Amino acid sequence: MLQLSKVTKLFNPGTPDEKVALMDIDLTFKPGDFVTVIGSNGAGKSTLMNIISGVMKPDIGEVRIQGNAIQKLPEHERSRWIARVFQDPMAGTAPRMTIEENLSIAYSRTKKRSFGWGVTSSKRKMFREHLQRLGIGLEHRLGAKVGLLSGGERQALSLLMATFTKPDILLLDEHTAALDPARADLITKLTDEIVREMKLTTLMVTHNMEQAIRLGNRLIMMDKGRIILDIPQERKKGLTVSQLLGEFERISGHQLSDDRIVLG
Ligand SMILES: Nc1ncnc2c1ncn2[C@@H]1O[C@H](COP(=O)(O)OP(=O)(O)OP(=O)(O)O)[C@@H](O)[C@H]1O
Repeated sequence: MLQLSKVTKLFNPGTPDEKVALMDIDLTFKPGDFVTVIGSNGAGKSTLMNIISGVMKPDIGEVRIQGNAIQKLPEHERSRWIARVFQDPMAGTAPRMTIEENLSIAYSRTKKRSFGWGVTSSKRKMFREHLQRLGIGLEHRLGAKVGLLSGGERQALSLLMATFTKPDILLLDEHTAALDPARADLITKLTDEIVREMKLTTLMVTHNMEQAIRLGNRLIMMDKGRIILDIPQERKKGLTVSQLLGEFERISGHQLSDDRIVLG
């Protein structure tokens, strides 16, 4: 279980530049929750992901995963619990290394003791099986340098590297936003399949409203560092994009301003 208690984060506190990134956030996620997160520009979505992943500390409050305070764990421990896929396809992989070397590193990161990331034949067989399910032929290119892959292929590999060791928490940070529509659709479909099949507790930040409604079992809407809407599966089912935008305006008192918003 992932739990945020009273999480508050300010940037430049006490100065004219003070920014409230998160204010008093209480959230509990059940195992297997697939939560989509939307919000206006500067609403605090990235800060929320940074704090859950432990790379940023809250000023007040704490994040617990399976009862462990995430801020107190060293990075190698955190990487066993939490996996993240970023918007930039270049961010999650090592371009000069091959597909199998990248997968091997991702695999060894989650092991208690490091046995090195050498590629053995049994690992290679396992990697091939995992790659096969992506359905884009990467299983035939284990020795290819990752820097030569297209953005979509790289993002599919990043998604696989983040998930194949079954993290407790998966953070998807606008992970389809930098891709062309066809590739974005492919990664979205793979994400949905993998998350549901592996029952991964997942938070996915997206600017695509239709996707935010269609995917997952819970939708969170943020504005000015606060959660202003938390919509469960039952209410999400029949929701339309215009109803969601209307709800946002009613509660926040202003229109959703997001320069990257995709309505559907
Ligand atoms: N390192 C920083 N220094 C100062 N202010 C920051 C910093 N990072 C974020 N902020 C501010 O904190 C607030 C929340 O930012 P955050 O990046 O979390 O929002 P976001 O919802 O991810 O926005 P967007 O959708 O525009 O990327 C914003 O007002 C932002 O300007």
